[in-house]
Amino acid sequence: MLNILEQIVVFKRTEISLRMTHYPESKWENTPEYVRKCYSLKESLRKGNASQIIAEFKRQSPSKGIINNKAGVVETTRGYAQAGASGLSILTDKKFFGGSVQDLQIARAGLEVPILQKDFILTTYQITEAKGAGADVILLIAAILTEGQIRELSQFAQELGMEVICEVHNEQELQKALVPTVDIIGVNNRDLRTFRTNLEIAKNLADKIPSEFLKIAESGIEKVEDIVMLREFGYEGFLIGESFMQHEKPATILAEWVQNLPPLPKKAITESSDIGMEESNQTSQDEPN
Ligand SMILES: O=P(O)(O)OC[C@@H](O)[C@@H](O)c1c[nH]c2ccccc12
Repeated sequence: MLNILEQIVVFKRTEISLRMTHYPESKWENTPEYVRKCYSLKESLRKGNASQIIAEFKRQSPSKGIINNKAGVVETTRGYAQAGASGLSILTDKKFFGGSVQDLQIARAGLEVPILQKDFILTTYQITEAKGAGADVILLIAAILTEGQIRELSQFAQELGMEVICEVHNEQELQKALVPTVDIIGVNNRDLRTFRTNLEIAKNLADKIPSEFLKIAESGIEKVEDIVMLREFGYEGFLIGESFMQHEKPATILAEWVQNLPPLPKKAITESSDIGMEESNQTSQDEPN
C-alpha cells in the first residue's frame, strides 16, 4: 500500500504529462508574468517590521478533508496581504488539496507580495508554469527528489529569477537540500507520509541548518506563542494554513495574530540609527497632535 506522498507523486506524473500536452511550455513563456521581475521572499521576511508569516490559501488536505471551501481566493489573499502577511502560499494541486493554477493567477493579479506556488514539483515544466502563472517562489520537497534533481530544479528556477524553498523533515533530507541554488530551507513539522505534525521537528533540526540558508518553519503552527518560540530557534519565516483557513474569514485571524506578535528585536545597525531618530523627529511622528 502506497503512503499518501507516494500516491500524490504517482498521480502527479500523469497529471503533468496531460498538462504538458494541453498547455505547452510556450504558452507559459509568452505570458506577461513570465518576464516580470519576482518579488523576493527573503527580502520580505527580513524587513525590520515583517510579521514573517507566509499565509496559505488551502481549501482541503488529505489529512483534514475540507478545511474551508467557502472563503474566496481574492478576498482571502487580499485580506492576508492587508493584514500584514510577509508572503502568500497558494496550493495549486487539485486532486489532493482542491487548489488550481488558476487560483494562483487570480491571487497574483493586483498583489505585490511574494507568492509561493505550493505543489509537488518533479519537472522543469512545472517551474515554467509556476513562473508564467505569477509565482515568485517554488517549493522543492526533498522527500520526493534526489539531490541531483534538487540541484537541477533549483538552478532552473533561479535562472528564471525565482527563489527556491527546499522542504525537509529530517537530517537525511536536509543533507540533500544543502545545495547553493537553494535559498531557503523549510522544515516541515508535518510528516507527509503520515500527516502527523510535531513542532519538535523544527526545534531539533534548527541548529543543523547552515547559517547561509534562511530557515522557515512549516505546518502545525497553532498560535502566536509557537512563532515566538520558533523565532528563538532562529526561524525567520512561518508557513501557516489551517490555523487561518479553518475560520470563516481567514484574514481576520491573521490580522489578530499580527496584532499580538511581539516586535522583532532590532538589528544592531538599526538600533544605533534609531537612537538618533528618536532625538530628532521620531517623537513628533509618534505623538498625536
Ligand atoms: O496548514 P498548516 O498545518 O499550517 O500547514 C501549512 C503548510 O505548511 C502545509 O500546507 C504544507 C507544507 N508543505 C507542503 C507540501 C505540500 C502540500 C502542503 C504542504
